[in-house]
Amino acid sequence: MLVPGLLLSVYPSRDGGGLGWVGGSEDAFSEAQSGAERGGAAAASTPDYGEKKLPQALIIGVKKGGTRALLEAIRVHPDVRAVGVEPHFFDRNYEKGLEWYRNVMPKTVEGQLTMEKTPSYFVTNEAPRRIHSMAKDIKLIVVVRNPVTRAISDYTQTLSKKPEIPTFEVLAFKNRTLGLIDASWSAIRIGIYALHLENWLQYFPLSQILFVSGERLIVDPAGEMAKVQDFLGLKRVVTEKHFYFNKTKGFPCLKKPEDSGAPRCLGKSKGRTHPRIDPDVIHRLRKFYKPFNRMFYQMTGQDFQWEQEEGDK
Ligand SMILES: Nc1ncnc2c1ncn2[C@@H]1O[C@H](COP(=O)(O)OS(=O)(=O)O)[C@@H](OP(=O)(O)O)[C@H]1O
Repeated sequence: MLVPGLLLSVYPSRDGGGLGWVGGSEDAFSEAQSGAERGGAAAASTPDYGEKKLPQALIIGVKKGGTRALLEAIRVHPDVRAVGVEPHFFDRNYEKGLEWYRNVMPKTVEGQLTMEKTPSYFVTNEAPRRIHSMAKDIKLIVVVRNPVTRAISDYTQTLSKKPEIPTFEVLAFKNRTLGLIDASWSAIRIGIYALHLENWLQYFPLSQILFVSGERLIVDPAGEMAKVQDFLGLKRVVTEKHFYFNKTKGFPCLKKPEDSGAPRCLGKSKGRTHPRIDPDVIHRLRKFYKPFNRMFYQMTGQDFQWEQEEGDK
């Protein structure tokens, strides 16, 4: 098997942990507590009985991969209870201790799984070791997406908050004339999935990690959810009847046939219009990612077919 040895030292990050000024995802704990996007109302509907437990499954990444869509869909399952906001325990809040973490979790009853999602875990060096020391048998889910589109999505998020930042084309290169991509820019570095996965495989066998296609999660949400439920050892309760394609939103949205409640689409920060990026830059980025994508396909035994995509949106 082709393993990207020493990739971490070859591609150091400009900002230490893959986040830096580009910012984390938008569902962070502190933001959500102060009233930003809460990502669903499941917390409010969590019954006030049962026990708070440490999670048995985590959505660990990737940022802008479709992690919120996946979490909201799996939360429809009656045997899953998940915290709506991102606890960021294994990166930013680790010193607060496991009791703090447990307390963040919703109460569960016998037979229910506790889950959370924090997409930055996938690119946090310490996360695999820390998670392993909490629970060796934990199940890990990674939603991956074409790294070129992911980078543009990441940039679009930053641009929406800081309109004054340089263009994507400027940030993507160390030296554009020489065609040198800036792999230390977190928007680009996060997409070198093989690099980050190598770190996880030091602690967890591949069988404990499920890779969900971010692209398929949009075109066939029920199909991807079937894989997720099988992986988690759950009955296939979340199916076609829980999704409908909302033409205005341009994405699948959730409906709960068992409820009379209104269908639910994700908020405005999910599914933003991306700025137009110079096709030459996209071409160079595709070339840059190609060997890493290949490594990733070999490591996971899955071909995500990112090279065959015509467009990047
Ligand atoms: N059902 C549905 N509704 C809306 N958006 C959807 C959906 N499924 C996947 N996606 C894609 O999810 C992208 C955001 O990914 P994340 O939720 O992982 O972002 S974050 O890291 O938590 O900020 C988001 O990226 P952008 O389109 O670039 O905004 C979407 O493409």
